[in-house]
Amino acid sequence: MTGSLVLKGVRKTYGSVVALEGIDLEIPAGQVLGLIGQNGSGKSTLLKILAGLATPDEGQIVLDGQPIVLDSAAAAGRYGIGMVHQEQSLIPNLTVAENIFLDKPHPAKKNGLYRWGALNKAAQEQLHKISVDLPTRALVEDLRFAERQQVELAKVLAIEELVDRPPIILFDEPTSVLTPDEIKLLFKQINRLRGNATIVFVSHRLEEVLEISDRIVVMTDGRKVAERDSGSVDRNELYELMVGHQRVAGARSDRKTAVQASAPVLKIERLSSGQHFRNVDFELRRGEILGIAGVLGSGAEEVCRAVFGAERVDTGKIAIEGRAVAPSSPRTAVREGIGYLPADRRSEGMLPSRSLFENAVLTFGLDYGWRSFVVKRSKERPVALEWMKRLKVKMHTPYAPISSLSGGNQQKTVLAKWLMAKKLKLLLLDHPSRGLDPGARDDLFAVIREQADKGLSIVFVGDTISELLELSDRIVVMRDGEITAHFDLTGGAIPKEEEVVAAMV
Ligand SMILES: Nc1ncnc2c1ncn2[C@@H]1O[C@H](COP(=O)(O)OP(=O)(O)OP(=O)(O)O)[C@@H](O)[C@H]1O
Repeated sequence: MTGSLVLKGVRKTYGSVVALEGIDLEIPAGQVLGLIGQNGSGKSTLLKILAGLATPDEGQIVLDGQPIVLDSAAAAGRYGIGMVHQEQSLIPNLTVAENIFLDKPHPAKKNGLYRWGALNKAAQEQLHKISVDLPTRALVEDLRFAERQQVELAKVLAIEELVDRPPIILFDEPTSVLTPDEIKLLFKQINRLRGNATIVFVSHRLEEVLEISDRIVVMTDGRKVAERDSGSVDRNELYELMVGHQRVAGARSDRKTAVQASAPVLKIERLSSGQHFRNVDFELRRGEILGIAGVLGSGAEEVCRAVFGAERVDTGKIAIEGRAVAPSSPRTAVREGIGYLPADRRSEGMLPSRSLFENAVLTFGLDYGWRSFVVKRSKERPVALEWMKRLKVKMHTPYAPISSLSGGNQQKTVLAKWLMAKKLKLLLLDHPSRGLDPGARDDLFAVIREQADKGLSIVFVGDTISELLELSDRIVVMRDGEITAHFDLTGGAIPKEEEVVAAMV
C-alpha cells in the first residue's frame, strides 16, 4: 500500500538465538505505532532492522509498495527512516549544528570545510521545526539529556529535506530518562508530526503507549502476538497480553513490622558535595526502604553515589551501624557492605564483553570461595544462576557475553550481582526499573520487598512517583540539592502524587 511501511515474514537470528520470527507488520503512513513486549521480545531488533543497523535473515521490507534493502543507516536515511536512539548517538565534543548534519550532505559542508554561518542557520531551521530554541554553536556535551534528545530528533527530521516522502521516525524508549514536563514536550512534538510522519514508539510505560499511539503491537519471544487500536484496549489488557497473566492488584503491602527499631544502618548528617547537594540528613533502619524523589539535577542520584564512594563529599558525616565511615571509593563501600545499582548500567555496572556468569560473580564471588581467598566456581555459579532464574533473565546460556542480552535483561543481571552478596547491609538502587518491562518491574519490586523483609536496607531513586509510593516505607524529596520534604508511609498515610510533586519542583 502506498505510504505504508510493511514487513513480511521477517526473521532475525543471532547464532542460535531467534530474535525475530515471522514478523508481518504494516505501519500505515502518518500513524503512531506503539510497540510493546517483555524484555528480550525483539523490539530493539525490529527497530534496528528498520534503521539499517541489522539485516534480517529472511523476509522483506516494502515501502510505498516497493521492496527495499536497508543494509546501512545511510540506506535507511535515503528512504527517510531515522532512529532516535535510547542511548543517544550524538558526538559530545561536536556542536549542535555539526551533529545535526554529521551524517548528511549539506551545501555548507564542502571538501571538509564548513561555512559555519550557513550551517548554524540551517541547524536553527531544523530546531525551529520542532519549536526548539537551542544554541547551535553549543557543544552537545554541555546540554542536558532532554536537550540532547531534542537535537537527536532535529537530526532525524533533517532527513526530510533529503527525501521526497514523509519521514519514518523510530523512537526506542525515549521517555525513560525524561521528567514529566519533558515527556509532555516530546508528546507535543510527536502529535505535531502525526499525519506528516510515520512513527514507531517503543516504551515499557503502558500508559504512555496508550496515550500516544494509534495502534499498538504486542511482541513475545520474537513474535507478534497481538495488535490493537489504542482506543479499544486498556492498560490491564495490554499487561496481560504482554506478561501472560493479570497484574496482581494492590501491590503495596504494609511492611512496617519488618522495619526494626534498632540503631540506624545508615545515618547521613549535613552531607554536602559541591554544587550537587547541601546539608542532606536522613537515616535508614534495618529492613527499611527509603525512596528519594527528585527531578534530574535534584541531587538524589548524587547522594547515592556519595554513599557508595563514587562522588566526592565536601562536608558532613556518613555512619554505617553507628560507625563513622568515609567511603572514598566503591571498593571501600563494598567492604562496608554497601551495594549500588547505577542508573547508567552500560558504562558503570557491567563488563560488556564478559559473560553473564563473570558479571554476576564479579563483586561477591569470593563470598562463596575458600576463606574469601580462593575462588570456587562450583559454589558461586549455582548461586548466580539461581538469582538469574529468580529475576527471569532471558538468556540462551550464562556463558554468553552480557552485551548480547536485551537491555532489560542486562539490568537484571547487574542486580543479581548485588543480590548474591552474603553480607550486604545496604543496597542503593538508582532507577532500578529503568528498561524493565512491566511484569519484570513487578517481579523486581517483589524481590526488593522480600530482601527488605529479610533485613536489607534499601535506598531507592525511582523512575516515577507512583513507583516510589508503591515501594517505599519513607520518602524524602529533594530539590536543587536540598531535602524539601519527608513522608512516612508506614502508618498507611500515603501522600498524594501532587504533594510529592509540589516538593520536587
Ligand atoms: N548482538 C546480539 N547477539 C546475540 N543475541 C542478541 C543480540 N542482540 C539481541 N540479541 C537477543 O535477541 C533477543 C531480542 O533482543 P532485543 O534487544 O531485540 O529485545 P527487546 O524487546 O528490545 O528487549 P528490552 O525490552 O530488554 O530492551 C534477546 O534474546 C537478545 O538476547
